[in-house]
Amino acid sequence: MIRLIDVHKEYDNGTKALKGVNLRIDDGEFVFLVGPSGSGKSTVIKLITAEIAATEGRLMVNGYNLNNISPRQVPYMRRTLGIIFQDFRLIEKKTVHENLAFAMRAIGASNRELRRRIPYVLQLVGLEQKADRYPGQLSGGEQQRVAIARALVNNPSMIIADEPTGNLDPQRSLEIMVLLERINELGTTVLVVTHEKALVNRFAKRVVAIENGRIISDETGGYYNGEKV
Ligand SMILES: Nc1ncnc2c1ncn2[C@@H]1O[C@H](COP(=O)(O)OP(=O)(O)OP(=O)(O)O)[C@@H](O)[C@H]1O
Repeated sequence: MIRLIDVHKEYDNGTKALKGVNLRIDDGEFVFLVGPSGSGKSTVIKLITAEIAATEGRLMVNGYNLNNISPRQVPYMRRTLGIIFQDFRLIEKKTVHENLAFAMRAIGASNRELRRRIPYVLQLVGLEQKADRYPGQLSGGEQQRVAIARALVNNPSMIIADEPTGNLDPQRSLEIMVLLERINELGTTVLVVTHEKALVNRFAKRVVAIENGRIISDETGGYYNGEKV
């Protein structure tokens, strides 16, 4: 569960990126975070992942209180989150299987756990036939599906996708969104930052809209301030 209570963020240069944000995302929800460029979306994500600290306000992420989390606990908090980026961020010199194995070994998983989990997540994203390919041998949509598999491989309670379809054509974008919806149906909370209105409207989920550092609308059904996005 994510909870931001009256969160403010002022960057060192004086930019007030967030001006009193209240946001609660319960376990099992699917939420789109939308808003114009510079409105504060990335700032919200960076606060949730503890990349930056709030200037004011309270933050809870999956049972961790980020206001008094110790640096030693931050990696454990991050393991509850699976993060997906627009530019995939796969290791080019490792195969699909090796990319996933690397993520699992980083948290101390055993070979037995790898053997059980990797085929399952590859099947979930429809890439079981491409485990031995390198990222450069895959299409953009396939690379994003590997990134989703990697985000899921350590079984996080929440997936955060920051513009996951920014580099994909409309058909691939739709496939990625359908996959995220399916992952949500299997129990993982999903937060998607996106500019793509057509996709948001198509899915009729909760839409949180941010503008100029404030949440201006929070409605379900692909709506934004009472209108379709
Ligand atoms: N490190 C930083 N130092 C100073 N100002 C920053 C920094 N990062 C972001 N900002 C400013 O904070 C505000 C919010 O930025 P943020 O990156 O959260 O917006 P965004 O909604 O994610 O935008 P985009 O859709 O373009 O990625 C903007 O005015 C931005 O210029």
